[in-house]
Amino acid sequence: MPNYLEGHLVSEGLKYGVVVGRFNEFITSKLLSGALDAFKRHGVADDEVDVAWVPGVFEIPLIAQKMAESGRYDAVIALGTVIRGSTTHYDYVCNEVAKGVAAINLKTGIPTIFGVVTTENIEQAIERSGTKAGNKGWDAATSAIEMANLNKLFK
Ligand SMILES: Nc1c(NC[C@H](O)[C@H](O)[C@H](O)CO)[nH]c(=O)[nH]c1=O
Ligand SMILES: CC(=O)[C@@H](O)COP(=O)(O)O
Repeated sequence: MPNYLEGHLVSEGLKYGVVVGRFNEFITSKLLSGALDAFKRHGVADDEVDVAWVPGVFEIPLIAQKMAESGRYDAVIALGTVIRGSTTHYDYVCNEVAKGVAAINLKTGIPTIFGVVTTENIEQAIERSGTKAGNKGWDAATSAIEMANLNKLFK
């Protein structure tokens, strides 16, 4: 059997930064609640999580990078919601936040989780923020715990 390097889902002494976009707040607030619930249920103390609100997903990469570079966090989560409108704005916003968040991982070595919901309509966003398709904020938080633990194995 190979030696599996694993990031377990028990959080002990780990700290997390969360950046959440205010645009579509009726959805992003539910994503944040899901993430905070997941943290609590996996042993993360309230004072081990810092939350920063930004205007929208376009602003997430800057603050997420600041968090990752600060040395204060073992993982960072980006939460937001982009719902397609009637122009091409959706494509530009989605592309930039996705590229920006991905780049932080490789630039800083701090796991930075992409928890941005990108949907064609409001119903799809509602489904992914605590109804029939789960809560992407919860998923992002559990990914952050796993990656923070796995990342520690390489330090
Ligand atoms: N349309 C959405 C936006 N747009 C706003 C941008 O993210 C940014 O805040 C603005 O362009 C100022 O720089 N943001 C979202 O989070 N979701 C959207 O659907
Ligand atoms: C995804 C968006 O930015 C969206 O809110 C913009 O809507 P529109 O393309 O109708 O201006």
